[in-house]
Amino acid sequence: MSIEALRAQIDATDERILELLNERATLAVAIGHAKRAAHAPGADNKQGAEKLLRDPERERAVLDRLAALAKGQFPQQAVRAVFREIMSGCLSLEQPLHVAFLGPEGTFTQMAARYLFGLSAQYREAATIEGVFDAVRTGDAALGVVAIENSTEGSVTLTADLLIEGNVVVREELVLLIEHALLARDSVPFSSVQRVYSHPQALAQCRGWLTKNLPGAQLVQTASTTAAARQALLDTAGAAVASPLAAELHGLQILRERIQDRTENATRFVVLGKEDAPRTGRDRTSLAFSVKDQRGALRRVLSAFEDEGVNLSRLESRPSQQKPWDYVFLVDLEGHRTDETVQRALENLRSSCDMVKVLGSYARRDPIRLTSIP
Ligand SMILES: C=C(O[C@@H]1C=C(C(=O)O)C=C[C@H]1O)C(=O)O
Repeated sequence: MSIEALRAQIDATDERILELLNERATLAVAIGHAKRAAHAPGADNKQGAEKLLRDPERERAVLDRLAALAKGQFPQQAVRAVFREIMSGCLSLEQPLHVAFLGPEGTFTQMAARYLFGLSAQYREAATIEGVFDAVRTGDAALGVVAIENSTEGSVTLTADLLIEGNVVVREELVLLIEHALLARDSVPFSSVQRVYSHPQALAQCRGWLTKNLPGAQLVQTASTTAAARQALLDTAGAAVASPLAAELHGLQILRERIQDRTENATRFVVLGKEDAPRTGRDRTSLAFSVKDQRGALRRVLSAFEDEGVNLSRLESRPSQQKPWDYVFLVDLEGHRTDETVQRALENLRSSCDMVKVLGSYARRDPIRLTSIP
């Protein structure tokens, strides 16, 4: 068949897809109406609408079901990406979803936000982690996306501290397997790189590689990997550590790929909201607590979890910000705060702690490797 004839068939197929998309959008709007009717008041602000209309668990089930069905020619990963956007578009018909993220554009946090909410959400770029918390607290955005920990570098301490302060809780998580690349202007060969720009976390994640391969280079910290890419554009002897995506966005060339010290370099992001998520049966709960100044207090706290068979996936301590050498412990546990075992463990915890704060319960997610912008 000729190219023209095949293209005519593609055009006809696209029109059918479009028709089906409209059919789907009508159904999604009808579901939106039904949800509003079932919960009369409260859906008139950004937070209320998000809580009422958006259903991340249903969205995940839709994606998983279709990915499992995808046995045809069309790539399975692309099925997810396409349907992510279809659902993002359907949801935006009812009420635009306002999402704050730690900017600037092109950072891994933006990639995480886009992966979760698609291109039809309304994004608000915040310059600082506090800015993301503020946007959610004031209701400017229904949700906010920030990084909370990295598998190589550990905790993003500011996120942890702001969560402990309260007002905003964790509603979802996303673990991205992150690859760093060395990027430079077109005319800059690897041998002439004298400065390497990046965010301190990214530089730290590539420390071994940089020491070995660019021992003489000066490491220059920037506010973000995007700021690093912009610096590299201006420097004829400079390079940036950033995502391969940043190369595309900024017109840089990739000098070296996968330069992070560990092949499994993962960053965990959290979605902040005013309320946490309902129980799904495969949940995680984040907690903060400070133990009484007594011998064995921390051990008693840990046995409170063990006695109930509650698994801990993270335990770390932070200075309390109240008095020197006083600590707040941060714990992630498997289970939802409404699970009986978790509730009993929390009750026991309260008797050995000065403070116990639930930072949110949310669905556990498997790590995801992003190869291109979703
Ligand atoms: C249509 C619904 O509402 C929203 C849109 C969805 C979709 O487009 O498939 C899925 C979940 C919700 O975020 C629904 O809950 O089924």
